[in-house]
Formats: sequence, C-alpha cells, structure tokens
Amino acid sequence: MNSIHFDGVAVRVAVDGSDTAKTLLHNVSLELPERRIGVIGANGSGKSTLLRLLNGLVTPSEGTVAVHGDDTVANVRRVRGNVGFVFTDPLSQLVMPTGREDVELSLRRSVKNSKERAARAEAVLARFGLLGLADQSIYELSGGERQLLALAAVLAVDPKVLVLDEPSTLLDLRNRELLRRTIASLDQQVIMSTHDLDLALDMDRVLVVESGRIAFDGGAAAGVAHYRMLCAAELEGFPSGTRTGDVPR
Ligand SMILES: Nc1ncnc2c1ncn2[C@@H]1O[C@H](COP(=O)(O)OP(=O)(O)OP(=O)(O)O)[C@@H](O)[C@H]1O
Repeated sequence: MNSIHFDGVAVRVAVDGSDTAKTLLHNVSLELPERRIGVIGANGSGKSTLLRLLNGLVTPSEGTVAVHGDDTVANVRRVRGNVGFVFTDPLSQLVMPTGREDVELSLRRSVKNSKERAARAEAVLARFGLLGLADQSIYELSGGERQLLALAAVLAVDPKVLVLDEPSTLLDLRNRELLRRTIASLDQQVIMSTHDLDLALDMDRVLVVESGRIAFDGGAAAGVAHYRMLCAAELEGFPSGTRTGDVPR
C-alpha cells in the first residue's frame, strides 16, 4: 500500500523538572496516498515533529503511524530502509569528511562492489552539479552546497519515500529551481515541510499545521491561502511595514 497512515496520533514530551507534559501533536489522523505532500505552518507549530514520526525518530505517545504498510515502531528497521530523510541542517546528516565519501557511505549497503559504488556516487554527484566539490571538506562548502549534498546522499539509495524538512532554506535561486525540478522528476512519494510557499504550491496536497493540529488539509493553493490568512490574523495590530524602508515603531 503506497500510502502514509496516521491513526489518532498524539506526541507528548515531558517538561524538564516537572511532572507535566507538553503536547506537540494532538490526535492526528490522516491517509496520505498523494505523491507530493507539503507541510506548512508557523515556527514551532509541529511540522518537524510530524515528519520525524515517519522514520521513527519521534514515536507516537498515542496512536500509530504506518509508512507504505509498515508500522514505524514495530517495523522501524524496514521503515528506516524505505524512508530517506533530509534534515534541515545538513551538518547533522553529513558524517564523512567529503561529499563523495558521504554518498559512497549511503550506497554501502545496497551496492557491494566498490567500483560500481564509486560510479554510482559519481553519477549522483553529477546530477546535482556537485562533482567539482565532491572531494572538498564538507566544512569548506557553503550551506546551500551542503544542503544539496545531503539530498544527493539520501537520493543515492533510491528510497521509496523521501522526507524533506525545509530543504530550500539555504539554496540560491538556481539551486532552489534545481530542487524543484528534482522533486518534480522523482518517482517516489515526497513529503516536505517548507516555509517556501512557491515550493508548497507545487504539491498535490498541503497540510497546514497550527499549534500541533492540522488546521487545513487540501489543495495547495487553498492551503497556502489558509496559511496566509492565519498569519494575517496573527499580525493584526502590528505596523504594516508595506513601504520599503518602513521601520516598525
Ligand atoms: N524533544 C522536545 N522536547 C520539548 N519540546 C520540543 C521537542 N521537540 C520539539 N519541541 C517543541 O515542539 C514544538 C514544535 O516543534 P517542531 O520542530 O515540530 O516545529 P516546526 O513547525 O518544525 O518549527 P520550525 O518551522 O521553526 O522548524 C516547538 O515548540 C518545539 O520547541
């Protein structure tokens, strides 16, 4: 079954030094068969928490999550094999000294032959225009280059589902367009959180998360409009700042 299923999912965490718990997600039930799913919402609304449930990095306090038929707790190993996760901060993901080594590390389980592995890594790096940077220390790369590299390393193993947590935050215009085209060309299911509303508009379905709840679930244009409305309502009473150079007083 090529669908992501949330059944009555709540996520709660203990608040440091007290007996109380903070609820990060409230009673989320969703069936997500679409190929391109966007998750948008304010800072701290719960988008990353929702995505992290998909590879078992976060476990439900209540309810269940299944990715293409596999429960993310009971079958976590298979889920991790099927779900490629690209983190917002590429340095939390890139573990090898260079990009080439990182992509080769990703391929280690699926491609046993070292020559074949090297060729596959070369092809993936070329696809993202990263060959020229492949042997440079990852610490010498720009944030955007690292972000693309992290995506390349995850896509190298051809996961069934690709989870992207704010993948365009560091990208320039050209690389953002490259990301957009890459997402459009992929066969796998993609679920992505983003503050980039143009990227969100490319999606088949958009979820708007607000304070740990799904505030909207539907088409991309309507989802983005809903999110804009929420923001406008929250900004009511603040100076408009619509003229260039306006400074709120
Ligand atoms: N392990 C944790 N313990 C306590 N609070 C947490 C934990 N993880 C997340 N939170 C809190 O849960 C809320 C939702 O966090 P989350 O990272 O899911 O938000 P987000 O929508 O992805 O935000 P952003 O757009 O800023 O990345 C935030 O208030 C965050 O501080």
